[in-house]
Amino acid sequence: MPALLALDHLDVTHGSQRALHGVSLGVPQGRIVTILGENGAGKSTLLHAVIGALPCSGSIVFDGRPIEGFDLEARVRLGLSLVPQQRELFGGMSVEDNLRLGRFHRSGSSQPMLREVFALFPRLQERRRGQAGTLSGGEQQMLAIGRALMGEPRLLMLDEPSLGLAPQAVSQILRAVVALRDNGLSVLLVEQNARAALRIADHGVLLEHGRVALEGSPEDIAADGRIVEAYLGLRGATA
Ligand SMILES: Nc1ncnc2c1ncn2[C@@H]1O[C@H](COP(=O)(O)OP(=O)(O)OP(=O)(O)O)[C@@H](O)[C@H]1O
Repeated sequence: MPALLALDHLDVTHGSQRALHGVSLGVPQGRIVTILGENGAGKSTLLHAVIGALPCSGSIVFDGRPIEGFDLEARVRLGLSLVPQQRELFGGMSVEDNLRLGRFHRSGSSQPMLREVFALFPRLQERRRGQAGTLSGGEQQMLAIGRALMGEPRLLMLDEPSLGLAPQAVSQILRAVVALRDNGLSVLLVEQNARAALRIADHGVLLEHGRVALEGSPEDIAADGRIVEAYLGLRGATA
């Protein structure tokens, strides 16, 4: 299956510190690829480089087109979307207005996508008039993902969507990610909750100190007990 996103020898430097060393990986159309790794491994750096928020060297090809020269807005228009770890919601605005903001770069009515987001996350429909800042952690993560979906992305990048959430909320979020994949969306999922991520992913990549240390099917990665114990932090995580 051709890769929708293909990274080749990506290098990123923060000041004098190299955060990514020649990272190559691909995200096939309609698949979930998960990136695992310890704190500081370079996972967020990778997502920020792909969306165009960090300068990098190497090649980034999206849907057959090199996009290294594209700025962030152009990449979003092409169909890349990032849900950052901090979610970056507007807490004083309503749920619905936060969602509408996700369509800033698209013309046409918000209604069809609003309906789709509410079908995926009925809880957001119930809370549509409420302030985003009053939502629970799980609801805020739904809203952050929903806002990204409003722009009709082709590649959804999620930076640790399970962070700080109760197991039930993690399950809900990951079930939604699977539903999106089953509907044809491509997903690049950064997670520290390796057990949960490997359960839903089609392919896994382990980053270590900014390098790809292991790559393969979720089964292959999960079967590597030594690496799982040492690096993936499977400490009874649930989903
Ligand atoms: N803005 C920055 N300036 C300087 N160094 C940075 C910056 N952002 C990240 N780093 C460093 O780059 C390396 C990779 O960080 P990154 O946040 O990408 O890791 P991560 O795998 O996402 O970790 P975490 O799970 O903690 O978010 C770390 O050593 C980090 O300290």
